[in-house]
Amino acid sequence: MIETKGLRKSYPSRKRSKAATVDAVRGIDLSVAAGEIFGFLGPNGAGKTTTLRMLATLIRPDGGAARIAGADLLTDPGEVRRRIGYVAQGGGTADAVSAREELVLQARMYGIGRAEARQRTEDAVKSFDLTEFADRPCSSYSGGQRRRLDIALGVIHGPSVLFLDEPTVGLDPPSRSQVWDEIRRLRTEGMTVFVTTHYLDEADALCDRIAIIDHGGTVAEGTPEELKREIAGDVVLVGLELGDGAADRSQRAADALRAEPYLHRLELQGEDGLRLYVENGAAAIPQLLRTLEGAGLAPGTVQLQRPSLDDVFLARTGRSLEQD
Ligand SMILES: Nc1ncnc2c1ncn2[C@@H]1O[C@H](COP(=O)(O)OP(=O)(O)OP(=O)(O)O)[C@@H](O)[C@H]1O
Repeated sequence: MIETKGLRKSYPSRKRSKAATVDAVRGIDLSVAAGEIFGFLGPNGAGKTTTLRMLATLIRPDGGAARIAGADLLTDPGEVRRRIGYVAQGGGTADAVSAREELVLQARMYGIGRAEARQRTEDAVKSFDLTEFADRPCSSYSGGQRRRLDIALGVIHGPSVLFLDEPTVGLDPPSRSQVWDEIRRLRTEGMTVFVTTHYLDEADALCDRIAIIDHGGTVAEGTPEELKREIAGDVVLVGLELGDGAADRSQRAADALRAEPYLHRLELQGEDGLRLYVENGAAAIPQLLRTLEGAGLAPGTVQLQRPSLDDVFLARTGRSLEQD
């Protein structure tokens, strides 16, 4: 549904010293399938908004190619525009008008007839849960209510692809999860959703697949599960019996486990603990328990920890996204 090849964009640098440019996007290759929620994850300034605005036909790429919903971005941007919806970071609702008025207006702007625009508005009010406040001016809405209206406006013309720029910035947790629910509902209706975010948990929980972007280029692409498994495997924490001889037991356990084929790395943790990096924790745990039992060692605790997307970002860039 979205295919890009070498998409790039530079801006003139604001530094006066040289006629330099900022390479905001340095050649992005993406492939987004129909009906998936695709996340574009990266720190501030990584190039997410620039990429999104290029795909939404709002700025022209300097180079590369893209096809969106079957239309060519560079040669036929008008057709792309008709087939997509776009919701900017801050949304675009006017304060003085109501949700109903905004929705009818937006539909009419897309050339939809008066009666059809009214019908679509009523459908959107119902499905986006706007009924309670739909006739009040937008200035009186909460952040979450405004966001839901923004998304409803973005899809009123029935696009096949929806672009959302940081849709949950500044929302409280209940409003965030309501926005996630709306996005998931759009997916069940067959829409392809392309969403930028710098929230790790959002990319992880909401998106079917993600691309991680840094300094204008993609550093990883896949499902959140694939990325986490591929980069870091799983972490298994083994706690041995405390008390006399704990250090000796840990050392014996380490010696027994070191040759196991599923083990990537092993670290002693304190006197009585082992930290194991393994390919697949769920598969490794029964095997390591057997090995330990065979060595006469009974672990007190075994804990499986999944690596986070931040581990992935860290492995690829050497930095933590959470602390960025
Ligand atoms: N109009 C512009 N003129 C000059 N530089 C720009 C312009 N727009 C973006 N940039 C620069 O391009 C780079 C990418 O910016 P972009 O807004 O795409 O990043 P982002 O990942 O969306 O970040 P954020 O989440 O903060 O919006 C940044 O270094 C930014 O300063």
